[in-house]
Amino acid sequence: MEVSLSLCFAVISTVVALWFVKLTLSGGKAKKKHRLPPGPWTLPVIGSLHHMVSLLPHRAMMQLSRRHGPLMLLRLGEVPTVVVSSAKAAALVMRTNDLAFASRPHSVIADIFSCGYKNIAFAPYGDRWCEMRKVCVVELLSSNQVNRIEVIRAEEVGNLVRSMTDAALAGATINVSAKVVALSNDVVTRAVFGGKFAKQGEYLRELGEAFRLISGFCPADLFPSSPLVRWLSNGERDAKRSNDRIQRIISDVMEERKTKRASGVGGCSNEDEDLLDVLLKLQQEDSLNFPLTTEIIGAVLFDIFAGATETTGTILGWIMSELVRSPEIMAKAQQEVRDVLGENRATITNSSIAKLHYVQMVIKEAFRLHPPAVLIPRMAREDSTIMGYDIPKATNVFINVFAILRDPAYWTNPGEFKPERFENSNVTYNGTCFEFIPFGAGRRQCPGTQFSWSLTEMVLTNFLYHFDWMLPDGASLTSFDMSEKFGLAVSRRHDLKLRLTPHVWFKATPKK
Ligand code: HEM
Repeated sequence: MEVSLSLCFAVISTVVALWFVKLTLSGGKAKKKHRLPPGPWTLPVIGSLHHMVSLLPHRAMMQLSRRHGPLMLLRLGEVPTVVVSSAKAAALVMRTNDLAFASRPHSVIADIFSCGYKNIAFAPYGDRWCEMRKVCVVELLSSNQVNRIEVIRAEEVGNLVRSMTDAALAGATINVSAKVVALSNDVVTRAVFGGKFAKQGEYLRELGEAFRLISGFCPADLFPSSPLVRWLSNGERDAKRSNDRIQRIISDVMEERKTKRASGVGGCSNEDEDLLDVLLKLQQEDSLNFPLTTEIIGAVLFDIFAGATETTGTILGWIMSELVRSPEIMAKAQQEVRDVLGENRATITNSSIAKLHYVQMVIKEAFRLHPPAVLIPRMAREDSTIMGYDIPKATNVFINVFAILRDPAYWTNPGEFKPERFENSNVTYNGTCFEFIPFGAGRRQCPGTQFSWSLTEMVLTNFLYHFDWMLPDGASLTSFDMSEKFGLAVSRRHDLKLRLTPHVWFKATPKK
């Protein structure tokens, strides 16, 4: 009895002593208690993850936010994460407090593919990011490059229309998803590298693997304090291997290009320069504050491919799916395209598209219902207060674009595909209307918006003008699959396969 009493006394005095030491070390001040956003109940270790097992992350978060509010706190493993799910909250984060939320979360996998956060998309906010972003906007997407890319786009879309016409005449069913992804890859590859290169197939395959690794929730990111989880999860090892292969290919391509340039072949005039030439020139000039190493060029090219290929291919897949599901909308869009453009057009380029108002509405509505980038990752750079809740520095923040674009407070019947909702509306995707932010907003807003919008418009207009579309034999609209696959871009789970016939223009027979 005496022994247990003295044991009890020893434990209590140790706890009191430790508490006292803690109080002394913290200067005797009680720590200010944060008023954190509400959220669902959590479990030890896994936090809120059990609320997210039955649905894809953006859908699970949307459902939870309908219960807990537009600013909701989740614990993804051990990482506190605030989810923003209304236009008003998004405006407070991405406009009013833009600078405070201008960083990206840390991630073991992003660290590897961004060469230690030295690219654009994953870089923390700071001088390096500002310089790289400027390179992207001023040099890579300069008017020179935009004109060059316009020619590439027209050629590639022309090739696609011709190959699809041949397949249609042969009665083949077309894998539309595969075609549009291949088209995006070809346009971007030509824009970046000037044309096909020997290891292109291997490079694109490796990028595909990298996008898969980077888009999931890696266990090491959910439990950053646990060396065991990090050691057990394969993601980091796979990412290192994949990044080594990507870097090796890029370094070979760069060496080859440098040799060519040294011998005076290609890329001499500004008009001929592809994006790789522009980056190599900057490297050679050595005029940037943060030197462009071969590895950093590889990471910037990774940004461009990640931003440009999956997202644009994905949205085209969704647009065609929605149009096939709604034959009257398809017919209305086709009629507009054919009435405005008239007969006998070959490849339709962007200069002819401005008057296609209904087609613009179709594209906007597809971006609203199926935004390819569903969760925009940001990180708080400082303590902030949003809607009366404290968001401590270094908290991860996801702007749930998917939930905002389906918020019934802004969109009537939000689950319905209805392009007419954009009729006589000033809502635009440029980051000023927070109920419609498929490309984000603020200083980290997508720099490739115009690139992908122009390609999307052009492909869609040509598809509508040149072909009539139908489901493959035996398929029916009632069982038409619209399920999603989570990834860098949220795409169709299953490829879209359709039959098409080249459009026939019926001419009135001239009277004799
Ligand atoms: C359908 C097409 C696309 C969609 C839906 C899309 C969407 C987005 C979104 C939501 C962001 C995050 C913005 C934010 O934090 O506020 C982003 C960032 C970015 N996008 Fe895109 N994007 C697309 C096409 C492109 C293209 C074509 C490129 C390159 C040519 C590109 C390059 C980038 C880069 C480099 C960033 C990072 C910007 C930064 O962190 O400063 N994207 N994109």
